[in-house]
Amino acid sequence: MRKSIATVSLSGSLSEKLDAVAAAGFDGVEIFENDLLASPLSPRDVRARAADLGLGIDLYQPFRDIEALPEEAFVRGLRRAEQKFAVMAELGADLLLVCSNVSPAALDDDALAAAQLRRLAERAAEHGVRIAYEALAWGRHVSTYEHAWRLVELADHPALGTCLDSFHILSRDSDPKGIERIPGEKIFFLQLADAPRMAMDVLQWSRHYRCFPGQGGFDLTRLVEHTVRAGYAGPLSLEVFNDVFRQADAGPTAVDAMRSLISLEEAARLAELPAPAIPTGVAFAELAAVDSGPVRALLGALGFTRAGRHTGKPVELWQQGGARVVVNSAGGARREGPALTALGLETADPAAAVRRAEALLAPTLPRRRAAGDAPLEAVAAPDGTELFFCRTGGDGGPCWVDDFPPVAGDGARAGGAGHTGTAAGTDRGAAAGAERPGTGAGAGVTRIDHVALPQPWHRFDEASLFYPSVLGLQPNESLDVADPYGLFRSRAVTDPAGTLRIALNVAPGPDDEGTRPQHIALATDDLAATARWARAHGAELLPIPDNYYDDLRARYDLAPERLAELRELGILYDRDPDGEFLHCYTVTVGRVFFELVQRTGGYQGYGAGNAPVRLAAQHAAGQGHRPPR
Ligand SMILES: O=C(O)c1ccc(O)c(O)c1
Ligand SMILES: [Mg+2]
Repeated sequence: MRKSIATVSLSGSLSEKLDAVAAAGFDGVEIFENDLLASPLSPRDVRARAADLGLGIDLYQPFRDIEALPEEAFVRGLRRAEQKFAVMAELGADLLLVCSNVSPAALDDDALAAAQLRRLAERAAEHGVRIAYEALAWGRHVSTYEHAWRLVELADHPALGTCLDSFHILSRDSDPKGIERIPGEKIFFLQLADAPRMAMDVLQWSRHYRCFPGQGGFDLTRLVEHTVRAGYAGPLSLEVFNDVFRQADAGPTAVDAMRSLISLEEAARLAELPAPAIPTGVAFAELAAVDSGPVRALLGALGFTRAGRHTGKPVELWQQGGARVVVNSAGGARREGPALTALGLETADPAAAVRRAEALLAPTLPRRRAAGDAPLEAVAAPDGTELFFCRTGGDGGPCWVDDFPPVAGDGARAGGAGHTGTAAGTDRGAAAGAERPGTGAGAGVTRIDHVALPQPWHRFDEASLFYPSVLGLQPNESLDVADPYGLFRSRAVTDPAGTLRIALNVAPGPDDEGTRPQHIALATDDLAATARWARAHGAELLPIPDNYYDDLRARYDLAPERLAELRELGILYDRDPDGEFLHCYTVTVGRVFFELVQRTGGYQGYGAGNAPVRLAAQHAAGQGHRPPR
């Protein structure tokens, strides 16, 4: 379907907005009146500019507080409308959005409201303009789409139809099924916005927290399906009032917006996309560090060994069980590190994954490889993390691991890191193969359990749509986590089997972009043994305050010896009806720390209840994020 967006959804001047909208591939725009009033461009200039960019002006909005007024006030309103019709003629727009009246002067009189809407439509028709009447959720007397449609039906004028806005409909829990009772040709316009579920004043909710479809809690798919079934054939148009998007760069926001519509069309079966090739695990995590010494020392202390070195670049592969960490010591932008800059995602069909990523406007990256390297397809995630689609071994074809032959003198190693490593982590054999003489079988790490990527504050919503839509991962519930100096929002995305887990989190303010620590969580079947091994090999683990264990004893009925062991090793504990979760942390190097985790039973979470304790402990260790001055 035709795709549009309201200029209010983006930051910048009107011409910057139009450029961003066109670059993202939209067909049209809703011009928000304030954007026009604040623009040095005349309506004719705007029309020309939009035409040059291939954009239609699908709607002009909003026109307010006109219906159900005492006669004198209504006539004044009509005069205001005449001026809008003149502007619209210059703009080349023929559809005017009229919001339901919010003024205390509005009368609770449907017959009057309908008669005045009819008179407005008659005037509009004389100018070749049509009126799309929309119920604001906080309208004084008209606040539901059913009511707005009743008035349109009563007014019965060909130049009068209704505008549906998903926010107003779903924020009030109206049933969108009733849309099918409206003749499609009387639905003049459809505005789409999602929003997180919140218990707050609906006007504030609407003006500050709307987001793009798929980023909030509304079922927009169903609403679109009903609207299409009603016979609506106009644009899908995004109208998103959002405090963050208003500040963020319009270019990426417009692409995010377009991705949300493409994804919504797929969900509503209006378009077909290449199916996702859902990744099943982390093939590798790449740490960039110009001075990689501290990272390599920490990896060694955690039981990793160097499995190989790239033939053409200062890049090493470190491995333990099915956990692989690539250490990249090449310098460059964003690479002062240590920082997690790339993830290899175990993907059965990398080419299919890239086809879908391209269909959803994910920026594909030039293949970063030398002649002779195994091909690796990659896209950039919203925060810039490079995502490589990998197949680690299996079919005997070229494999990225082959680009990292063992280093002479590192010790005997049957077949190097080899192809035995799978992200599912049942391959202790690979760890044994990559052993350093005299270090035993490592610390018992089997695989990467999850990675946690703090998102720039203005990219979190985009990321929470990107991973599900582009990669086919499932978004988990959004959680709030208290930090001594702030509050995080955290949301994990996982594959259906739970073997790939990426935890996205965000702090509220723009002050700390790109500095919050990232982490890699390593799975073990025996955390106490792994922690002891790591400690004995020089790993510094994060100390946890005694108070935590006193509380733990009161909360859970843990055996005294067990509690003593947790306390001794700084292990945090969580339990739910499905199982247990034990975890502890290393100190932070650069932007990165490691977590060691043990899951038992069917525990699927991340120990979120312990996050405040961990964050406070990091602050106490001088490794927390400091508040802005
Ligand atoms: O918040 C408002 O006033 C407003 C204006 C126009 C709209 O289309 C809308 O949905 C809300
Ligand atoms: Mg609206």
